[in-house]
Amino acid sequence: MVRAVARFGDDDGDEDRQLRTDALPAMRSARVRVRLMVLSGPDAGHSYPLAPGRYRVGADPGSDVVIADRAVSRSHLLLDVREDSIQAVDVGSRNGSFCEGMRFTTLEVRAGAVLTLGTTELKLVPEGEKAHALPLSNRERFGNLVGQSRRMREVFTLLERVAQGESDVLIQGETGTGKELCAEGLHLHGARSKGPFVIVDLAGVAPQLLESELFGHVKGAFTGAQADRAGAFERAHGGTLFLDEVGELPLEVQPRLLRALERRQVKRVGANDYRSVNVRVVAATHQDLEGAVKANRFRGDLFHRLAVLRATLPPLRERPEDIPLLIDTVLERMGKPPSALSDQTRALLAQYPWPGNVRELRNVVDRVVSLGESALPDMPDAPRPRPAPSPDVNNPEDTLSLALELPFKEAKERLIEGFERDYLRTLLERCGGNVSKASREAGIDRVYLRKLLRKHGLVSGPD
Ligand SMILES: Nc1ncnc2c1ncn2[C@@H]1O[C@H](COP(=O)(O)OP(=O)(O)OP(=O)(O)O)[C@@H](O)[C@H]1O
Repeated sequence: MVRAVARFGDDDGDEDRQLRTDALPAMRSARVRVRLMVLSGPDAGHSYPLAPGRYRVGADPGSDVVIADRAVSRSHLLLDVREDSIQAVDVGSRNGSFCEGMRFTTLEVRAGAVLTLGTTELKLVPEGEKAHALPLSNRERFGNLVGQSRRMREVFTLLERVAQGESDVLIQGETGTGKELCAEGLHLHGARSKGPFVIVDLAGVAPQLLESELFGHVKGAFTGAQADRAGAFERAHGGTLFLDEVGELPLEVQPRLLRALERRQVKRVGANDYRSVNVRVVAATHQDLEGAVKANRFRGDLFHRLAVLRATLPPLRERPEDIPLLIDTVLERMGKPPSALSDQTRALLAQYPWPGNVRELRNVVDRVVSLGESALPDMPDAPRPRPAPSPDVNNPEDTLSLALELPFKEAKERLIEGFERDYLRTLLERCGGNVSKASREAGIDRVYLRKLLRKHGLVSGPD
């Protein structure tokens, strides 16, 4: 029998595995439409192009996709790749096959789904889509950033690689997702870890002082400049400069930052000469910077210069698996044992959508630990469905039967929407309608809180 080997090019650096094509139906010569990426386990990083056809996945060396994972059966899974769908069938494996936490025997797999076999995670990526093709890091912490979800382990893989380089980095993510910790982690894991780590919160500096803060000034350059002062770039020499809220930088200062990034030279305000600096810049924003570029609020050339490398931190609501570890981490940082929070409280906390992300979670844990669990009534008891239906939503059975009438995704969204609205209404009432106070109390960014309040019709008017 002739054994043909198919090899498909891939320029993302992942190892493309040779796929045995003996005994394959003729269909396999068709155009490749999907790629099987091995995200974790002993074969992490391998990738298999799958044309329509049937593929045996297992530890048996004769399988089409060989997985050398001791928890994977010799004959574990059959993948039936068709023109318009993919079916996965567990062929009597010892440890089972799972998709997003659910065990299955036969499953219509959607593109992008992750299948778990033993300790191995497999992702089916549509052809041409290289997103999320990163193997998963084994770590649960990067610097002080912790996480065990797949999303965070993807981020850790990226950060491990990025930390080794010298290029500037842009970190994006909603408020409270850990952008500052991420920048600190890049510094600690990189070659500059012995140098300084300097933070400038660009949203917190008065616009007229921004240039001086970044580039320094000479004595007498402006009223109050009583002595020469080095700016953040000079102070970060040999280390890392973290520019937080870079989206807030006024347009008139942006060309000077661009120049500093391109030439690695800065001029103190009031000085004539430039000084060279050796700095790695890590910038962060919770804004949609591409949108700001389109709206002419942020220079496109500066954006491209900053975003040489980009990392995006996922919001906490998209990785609830991280909540238990984050709670333990917060407690540990407070010097409290895990038992400081009851299982019941933890279960409640695990249900929240956390619009203020990890910062909000930290604040809530702090409040509950300091004030006792009686502080929890400030938070809703349970998510409720929307719109208010006739059954008693306080009765878990009614809530569940309502939810069961809907597809899972829709039911979950409606429960979360209902919770969000009730939480915000109560919060606003408690703060006498003062949005700034409400934002502080809940640990939610004020602009984001306004957006949420407007979404639920609880305030009106512009931003
Ligand atoms: N993954 C994480 N692991 C541990 N702690 C975290 C994590 N993410 C955030 N935190 C904690 O949450 C708080 C907010 O984090 P951080 O300041 O890094 O967020 P941020 O994204 O920079 O927020 P902002 O956009 O508002 O500046 C900090 O107390 C930080 O220690």
